[in-house]
Amino acid sequence: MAGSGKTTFVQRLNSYLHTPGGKEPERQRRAPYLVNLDPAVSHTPYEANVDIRDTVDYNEVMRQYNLGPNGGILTALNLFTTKFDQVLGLMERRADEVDYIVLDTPGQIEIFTWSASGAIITDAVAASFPTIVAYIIDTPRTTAPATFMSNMLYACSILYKTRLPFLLVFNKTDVRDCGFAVEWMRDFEKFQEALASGGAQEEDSGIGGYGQGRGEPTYMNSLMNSMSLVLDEFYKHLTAVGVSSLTGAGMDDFFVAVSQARAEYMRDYLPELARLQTEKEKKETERREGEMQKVMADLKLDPEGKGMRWREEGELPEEEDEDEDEEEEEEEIDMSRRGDIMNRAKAAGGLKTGPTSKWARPG
Ligand SMILES: Nc1nc2c(ncn2[C@@H]2O[C@H](COP(=O)(O)OP(=O)(O)OP(=O)(O)O)[C@@H](O)[C@H]2O)c(=O)[nH]1
Repeated sequence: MAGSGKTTFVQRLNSYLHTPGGKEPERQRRAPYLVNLDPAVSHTPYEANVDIRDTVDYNEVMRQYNLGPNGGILTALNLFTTKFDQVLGLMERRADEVDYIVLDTPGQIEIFTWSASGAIITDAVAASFPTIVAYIIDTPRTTAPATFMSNMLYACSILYKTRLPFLLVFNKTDVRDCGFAVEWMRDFEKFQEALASGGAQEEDSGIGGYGQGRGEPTYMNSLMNSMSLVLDEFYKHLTAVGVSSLTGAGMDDFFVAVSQARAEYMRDYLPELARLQTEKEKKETERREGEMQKVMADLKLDPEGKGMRWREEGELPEEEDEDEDEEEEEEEIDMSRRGDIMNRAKAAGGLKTGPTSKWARPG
């Protein structure tokens, strides 16, 4: 979420991984590979290995396309995505030298999670490396039941969109401990008690109860109540860690959770990915075969491939009239039309054009 501390968290990850020690003594910490995907950020407190701002000028995009801030970020990300294969190539080349690749994303959920370019980037990375999504929550701003629930709703939507191992990171614990939020996550009765007692409406007085008395049944309270009953099943099992990007507290726990999530990726996500890949390839083969059949139906081709002719306009592919043989001879395809046929067949994806292919022989 915007302003929850993503960039500061990435900076903290960077400095943590540059510092030896911690709960993983057997493993030498190595500097991470950092990718900034937020074109609108004015300053990153870390030095990114790849920065979208080096490729796309966000202000220029807004000016040229006459867009507002969100449209500008989305368009800049779309433009950058067209080059993402090169970024992936860079990451793959450095994969042996780093343990972690960290991607800092734009905060607006509709710009990254629910955009086509966000999905392309996520899928591309997840297909190449063990990938984990860390959703950063601004803990002090989650003390009102309504903001807590909207964070849970966002988290669930990202989880089910990406289907990747997922970590909830309650940030800014130096300001407010995240114990209350974890309790609300795990025990919906505690959340409902908080709701009934008015929660921490002072934090969000405009949203919590439309200015009514504490705990009074309001439209918002009933909505939160119903949502907790429905969503609780989805979020209560999520892994949650509390950190402070400012002080570095909780980073050891975060990396323990990352190791577990990585194991989960290997165990659950990877086989699913392989299954989806096989399914996709099968569909692609079927599509190509279908296209190829259409091309073959458009052409009348004898089994030897000697005679090819265009079907007459309006002529049905199945129909064989008496003069077929004669017509075939008359309309045997000439060399100048061969290129056209080759292109159509190639577009269907099923044509071999090597010297042994019968298509390559003179008709
Ligand atoms: N007290 C405290 N403040 C923090 C912490 N992490 C971030 N902040 C502050 O929160 C504000 C927002 O932090 P950013 O890192 O810019 O947040 P962001 O999510 O990257 O913001 P967008 O890029 O606008 O979405 C800054 O003023 C940070 O100093 C933390 O752990 N504790």
